[in-house]
Amino acid sequence: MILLRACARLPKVPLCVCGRQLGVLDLCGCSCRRGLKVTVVGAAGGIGQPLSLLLKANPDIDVLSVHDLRHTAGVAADLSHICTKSVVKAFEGPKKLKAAMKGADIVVVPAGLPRKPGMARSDLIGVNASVAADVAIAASDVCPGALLAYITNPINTIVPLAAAILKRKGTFDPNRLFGVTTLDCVRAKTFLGDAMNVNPQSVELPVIGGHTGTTILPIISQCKPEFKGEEMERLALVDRIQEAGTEVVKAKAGLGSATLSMAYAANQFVCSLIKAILGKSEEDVVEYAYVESDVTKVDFFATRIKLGPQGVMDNCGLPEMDEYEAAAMKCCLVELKKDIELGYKLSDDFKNRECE
Ligand SMILES: NC(=O)C1=CN([C@@H]2O[C@H](COP(=O)(O)OP(=O)(O)OC[C@H]3O[C@@H](n4cnc5c(N)ncnc54)[C@H](O)[C@@H]3O)[C@@H](O)[C@H]2O)C=CC1
Ligand SMILES: O=C([O-])CC(=O)C(=O)O
Repeated sequence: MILLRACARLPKVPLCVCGRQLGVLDLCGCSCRRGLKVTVVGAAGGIGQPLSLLLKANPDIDVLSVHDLRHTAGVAADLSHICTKSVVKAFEGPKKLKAAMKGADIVVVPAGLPRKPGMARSDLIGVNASVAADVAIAASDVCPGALLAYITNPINTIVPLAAAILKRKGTFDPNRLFGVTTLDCVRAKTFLGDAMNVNPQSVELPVIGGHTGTTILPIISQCKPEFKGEEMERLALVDRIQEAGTEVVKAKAGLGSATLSMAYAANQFVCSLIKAILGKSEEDVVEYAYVESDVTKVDFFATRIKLGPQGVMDNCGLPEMDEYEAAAMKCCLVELKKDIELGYKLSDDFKNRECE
């Protein structure tokens, strides 16, 4: 992704990102990378606003493009007063989606309906499939090389749906499409850290599968430091991690689902994508994410992945599991298969839109 081309800021500020002054039609001749552009779709929402704030603080972003159906002018004006280098650009409404995403390196999508008490994530598919489809179509048209990260629920179904659309548009790259499951990892670290009375940041454990109830599989047998609690305590921890989203939905009592912890998690994931794109990190850049893979018999599964400039560089596959976890994995695969097939089926509803 090293491109020598007109600086992203050229029309307004004729300076290359390296600081060299450019003529009006000049090309950046300094062999520095062009500006890094991140687009947030759903940026005025409960997740979108704090996520955009965290991204505005990232010194590696040059252009932060914020899109939503409404209210992005205010969000962008507010963010733009923060003294970091990125330029914030606001886009509103479905007609401006492509402009918002044009040339993006990363598109992160916290757009769509959240749950209310009593709802399952799968109840959101009716509305959210359409939102996710529009983003996939726009990505194909204006930023086919972008890393595309969906937060929109139900992740298990939304990501296969987007993949099917990208495949029909001829722009699918399995290494560039992600369902963000980072919040499950963040929660697992927190709850295990509390249970073992250690700093959650020092806890590492795999959380694999998908992003609903029993498809969220925390692999506590591989936790570091080792979890030495009783079986009942372990089962309670698994249950809490699987139901953590519902815990927040209930506590918010009709005002939505997790937003702040999700923004934290999504920022962690996007920061890793940025590190991988820029190739700055000495260490491997690793995250867990729901991606297309052949590590199980279902097409999409969240595992540990190594990230590079082109997205997934290596899928680390399945962790070791004990008997209990291996049995839970079988149930998870049955659920996931249904969710994935639904995504493929629903993708057909958007065939007309793909040709517009
Ligand atoms: N993957 C995960 O771990 C998590 C996923 N979520 C999901 O994230 C999504 C967003 O949640 P919240 O931010 O709490 O909801 P929210 O309702 O506060 O914000 C969603 C935003 O998306 C915008 N939007 C809707 N349709 C759009 C479209 N076609 N184009 C652009 N923007 C559009 C809305 O105007 C709104 O500002 C939900 O589907 C929720 O279930 C939430 C938490 C965790
Ligand atoms: O539970 C929800 O609806 C939102 C979500 O995915 C989570 O918090 O894990």
